[in-house]
Amino acid sequence: MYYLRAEASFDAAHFLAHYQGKCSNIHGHHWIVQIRISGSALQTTTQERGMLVDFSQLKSDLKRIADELDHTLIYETGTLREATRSTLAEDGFAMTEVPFRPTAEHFAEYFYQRMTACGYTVAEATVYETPNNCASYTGEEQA
Ligand SMILES: Nc1nc2c(c(=O)[nH]1)N=C([C@H](O)[C@H](O)COP(=O)(O)OP(=O)(O)OP(=O)(O)O)CN2
Repeated sequence: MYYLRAEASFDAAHFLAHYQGKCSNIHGHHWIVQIRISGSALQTTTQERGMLVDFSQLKSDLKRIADELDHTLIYETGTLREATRSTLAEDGFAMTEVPFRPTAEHFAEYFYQRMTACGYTVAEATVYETPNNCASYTGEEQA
């Protein structure tokens, strides 16, 4: 089995609604996303011969997903009043609504699923919220 790793990052603001503590306030992070994919068959065509997938392709797919979140305010559905949301939008602020609490755990699952949807066999997705705090997701536990 072969494993490849790639990394991307994005800068974004978020807040944790109903959190008792400073993270309930809007604050920013330099989020780092690491993905590990697996496969057993290397390519045989000229350009990609000997590669599971070209690193440049893997990096660009991961970056494209991370870029969707870059320099936006990420908020969970239902945690901003409509008046707040529309005022921010009218004032030109970029926002990303997500259907989950925007924790490192949920973003690890998010990147796992988005990269899986790109066709990769994802072994693990890890998201760093700070240099010392990260969460990883490896898929549903098999019964
Ligand atoms: N398991 C999780 N715990 C927390 C998450 C999370 O995503 N998963 N997120 C937060 C907050 O977003 C917070 O910004 C990060 O936590 P914290 O370590 O408190 O942040 P700091 O690095 O700013 O902490 P200091 O040690 O005060 O510098 C909270 N928990």
